[in-house]
Amino acid sequence: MNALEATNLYFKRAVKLLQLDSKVERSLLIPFREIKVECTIPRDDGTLSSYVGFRVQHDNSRGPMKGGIRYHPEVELNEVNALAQLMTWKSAVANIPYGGAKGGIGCNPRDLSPTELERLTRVFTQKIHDVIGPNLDIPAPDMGTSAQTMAWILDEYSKFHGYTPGVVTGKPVDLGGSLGREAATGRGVLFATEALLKDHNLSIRDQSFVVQGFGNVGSWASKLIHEQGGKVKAVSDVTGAIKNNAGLDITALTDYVQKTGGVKGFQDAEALDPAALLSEDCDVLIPAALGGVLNAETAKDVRAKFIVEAANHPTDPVADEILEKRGVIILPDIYANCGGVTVSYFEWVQNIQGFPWEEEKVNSNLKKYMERAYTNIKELCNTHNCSPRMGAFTLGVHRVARATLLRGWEA
Ligand SMILES: NC(=O)C1=CN([C@@H]2O[C@H](COP(=O)(O)OP(=O)(O)OC[C@H]3O[C@@H](n4cnc5c(N)ncnc54)[C@H](O)[C@@H]3O)[C@@H](O)[C@H]2O)C=CC1
Ligand SMILES: O=C(O)CCC(=O)C(=O)O
Repeated sequence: MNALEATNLYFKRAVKLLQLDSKVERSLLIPFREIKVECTIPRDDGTLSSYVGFRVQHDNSRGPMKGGIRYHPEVELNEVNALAQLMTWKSAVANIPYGGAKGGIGCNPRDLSPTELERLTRVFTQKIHDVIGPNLDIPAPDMGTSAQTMAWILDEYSKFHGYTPGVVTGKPVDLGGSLGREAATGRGVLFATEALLKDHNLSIRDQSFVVQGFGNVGSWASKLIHEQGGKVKAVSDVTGAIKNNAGLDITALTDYVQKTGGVKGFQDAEALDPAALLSEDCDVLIPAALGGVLNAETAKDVRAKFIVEAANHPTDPVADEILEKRGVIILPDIYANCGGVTVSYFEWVQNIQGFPWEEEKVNSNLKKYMERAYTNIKELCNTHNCSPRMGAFTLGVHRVARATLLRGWEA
């Protein structure tokens, strides 16, 4: 089952639990707009390369559409559609006034120089500038993109529309970015994990963690968990996997990754087969890289008691069922990683008001939003006697359906 089929399946289950009518179901299933563009750039050696870029805008009934832009070789329309739909439910779970969108370019950013990445980003922006904007659709970073990517989008967009900091979030603080946005998704993962553990009379301090992915989300989640006394035993990235049963020194590892570009070869740890990472013995497993990594094949070997989905759709529905039957508790992506889009919302608010916030205000508001969403999901789990994933889906779908119905159907 691909990512879109999986997302549609959870959506349809939520529709059934909520007893929504078929008109609403159909309207919410079909994306608002799908864009596919060709992006050709001169390479540094003078040759030309062409890439395909996508932006899928799923729904705007609760506000402007919102979601990241991913640069990865496996970016394709079906997955972008799934990710855009997940953004709609995620924004609603966080109760922020946005719809959902997602975009990406099928490329390997590790094979492109900074100047080539800049050219590619500018060409992509030229092709989509008239369908994005602070009241329309607001991109942000995702896998393979960064604050610098957002700065190039902002600059290119501003050539057409005048200086508009609110067109993107996750941009550099010097260009109107929010303090705390870079760490926000990882910090949200920490707050979500704290809420989950508290519910089970546990705390970060008593638990061991394994993290897949050591980019923006995985490294910040690891660092913040480490600072709270949690033991991060193993991590992986595209270069390899490492472990130290006594706990990795995340500060030293972060410095090492900044210098070398990956976790492979870190001195204070032993090398681990990346394929074995998900079945490492630990209390909490945090997938923070690609989608679909927990599947029929890998789920049966998972030894963690809890899974916190920092990545988008890391667990396919077959794995979801296997893990649920085994009593593994999963905090779903549309809640666990909603800290990023929540602080993106705070950034947009600061841009609209022209009034920056202190970092403390950003982080304390993020905590409030994460705790509120956890409580709201629990209420729906109790009402529908369902898993946290279906609690989150019913919460998100219910809020979006209500907004859709209130706006009416007159053309
Ligand atoms: N950046 C953000 O604010 C948000 C990101 N996410 C999701 O979190 C996940 C990670 O995103 P970022 O950290 O932003 O991306 P990133 O590009 O900063 O980092 C991705 C990490 O995954 C690693 N990776 C790639 N392929 C791998 C593999 N096969 N095995 C192990 N590791 C691998 C990379 O080496 C890198 O360490 C994605 O699923 C993304 O959609 C979700 C919400 C917000
Ligand atoms: O910060 C944002 O607007 C979106 C982040 C994102 O792409 C995600 O939550 O998957």
